Amino acid sequence: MQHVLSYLKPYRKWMIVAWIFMLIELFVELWQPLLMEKIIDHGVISKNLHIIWTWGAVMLGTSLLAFASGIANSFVAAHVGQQYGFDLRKHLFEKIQSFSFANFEQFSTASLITRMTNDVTQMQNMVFMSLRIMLRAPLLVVFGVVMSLFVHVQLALIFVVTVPLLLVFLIWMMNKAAAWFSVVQQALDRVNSVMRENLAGMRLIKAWMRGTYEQERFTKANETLMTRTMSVLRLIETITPVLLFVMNMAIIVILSVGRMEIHTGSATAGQVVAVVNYTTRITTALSIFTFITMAFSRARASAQRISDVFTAQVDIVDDERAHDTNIQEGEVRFDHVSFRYPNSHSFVLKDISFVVRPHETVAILGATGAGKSSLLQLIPRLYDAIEGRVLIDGIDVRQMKQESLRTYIRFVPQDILLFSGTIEDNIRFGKEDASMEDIIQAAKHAQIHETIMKFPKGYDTLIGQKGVNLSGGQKQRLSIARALVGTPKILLLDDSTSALDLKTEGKLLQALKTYTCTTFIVTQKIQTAMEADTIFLLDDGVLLAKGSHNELLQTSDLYRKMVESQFGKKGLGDVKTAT
Ligand SMILES: Nc1ncnc2c1ncn2[C@@H]1O[C@H](COP(=O)(O)OP(=O)(O)OP(=O)(O)O)[C@@H](O)[C@H]1O
Repeated sequence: MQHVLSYLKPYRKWMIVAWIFMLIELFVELWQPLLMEKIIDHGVISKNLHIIWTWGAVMLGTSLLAFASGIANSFVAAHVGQQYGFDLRKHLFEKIQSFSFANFEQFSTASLITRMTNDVTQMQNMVFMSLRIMLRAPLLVVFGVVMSLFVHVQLALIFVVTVPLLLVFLIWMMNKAAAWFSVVQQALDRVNSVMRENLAGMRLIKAWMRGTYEQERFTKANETLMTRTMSVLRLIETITPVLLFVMNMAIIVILSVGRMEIHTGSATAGQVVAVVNYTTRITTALSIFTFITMAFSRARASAQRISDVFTAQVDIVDDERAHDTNIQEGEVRFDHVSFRYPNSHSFVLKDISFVVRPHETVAILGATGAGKSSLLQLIPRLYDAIEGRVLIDGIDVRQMKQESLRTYIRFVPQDILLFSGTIEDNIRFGKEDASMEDIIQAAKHAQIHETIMKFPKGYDTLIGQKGVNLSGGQKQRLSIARALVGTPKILLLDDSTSALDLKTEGKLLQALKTYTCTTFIVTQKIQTAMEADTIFLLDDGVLLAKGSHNELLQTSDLYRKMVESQFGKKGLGDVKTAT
């Protein structure tokens, strides 16, 4: 909670202003019963109109002052609450940007979205309430009791028993509700997660007619959210009746004792009215505790969830000694590299060593799950090797600043992601200051320029969400153009040409040869691999063999089997490149 509240520091002055307005309101509220006592005892009972008019005017004036202070307090509280929410969201977003892939596996996307929206809103509400009523209500209770003791000790003694008991009850409820609210937030995460998956996979769901199943999945998550929320609300809703019952009993006691006291002359009617008035004000303040309990309990659960994000250890950070590096050549060396994912115990890459000379092209072949993508991800340091070193131009990637390392490496992942915007925007994503010529050049090399020119708006064509208006092959080529626009030193293509026909792919591979960069191509196609200078054969995380196509035909049974499976036995001798 403390860390999350530290973002209030810049607004301390405004908070004090809000509290000053709140104190004015509180002062008036506490003074009103005393004025009432005066008007009844010295005005109404004594039939003194002057007193009634004078103190009536004072009551009206102070009420107007309280009214104006209330509005000013609300205004400032809303301002601080909104600014605080803005800052919290901004810092959360920045923290999430610094997350490594391992961190993203720790928090689901849906949960991060809930934390950045719903949880921040809960904190925002709590700040608003703390400036508006959260402090006013307890102060009103405490000073209400003190003032009624001041008016008439015997009449007010009932509070000395009831109010502490009620406070203990409220604090107990608050603690209980906080734990329950954190369970409610988890259920909300689940609803968000089901919704997110459903919307992202809508095409698949429709094509596979899984609508009913999805409906059931959502209903289940939604029901859990509802029942958990109902349970916590039921708990909270017991507060007000308990409060009202106890305080109404207190009023009955005050009226009975008051009647006797007036009879014996040890209390005036004005004093009894004033103490009853304090009782109703204290009851209102205590019933506000229901909302405060709810807001505070929710905020406590939300603060914890936000704090978990802020305190998450980012495992891939720049070392203190890391320096900016210009990758000049693009030599990539793996030195006895072993790797497993942070959430797993089994190694997916085992003792891999190789050197890829600058400007060489390497094709990585292997069965699915062999570790091809994992190997690529170690080069731009999306993950760190558990054992061994990854070196570029002889420097360990952990000694380079991530920003400078990634400036020179272009990674085209297996799952293509395009952003909403124009085609030009999407290609420019690779290099913000790229000229139109650079963009067209990259598109030509990626074999997508002609397709783009066929669209009525050419490079200004708007890409729908995630590129829905493009074919799989078009999306792949566009994402390759995005990688080429920055003239990379190391290019990593993770099965990024799988949807291309052999002819287009051949042209693309030829165009890539004009780039002076080291290229890694993960592929399932022998035809593609044959275009590379070297082929790496990965099997179950082990670099089983490496060499040219002809060398591997001689040395690797597995490679021969792969060639056979794609071209037949006869094709072993006369496989030709596509170009
Ligand atoms: N984020 C992850 N967390 C844990 N294990 C993972 C993760 N990503 C991949 N793996 C596991 O690592 C192994 C290698 O996966 P990788 O994606 O590198 O294989 P691949 O050769 O690229 O497969 P494909 O050709 O199907 O893309 C697999 O067993 C996979 O289950």
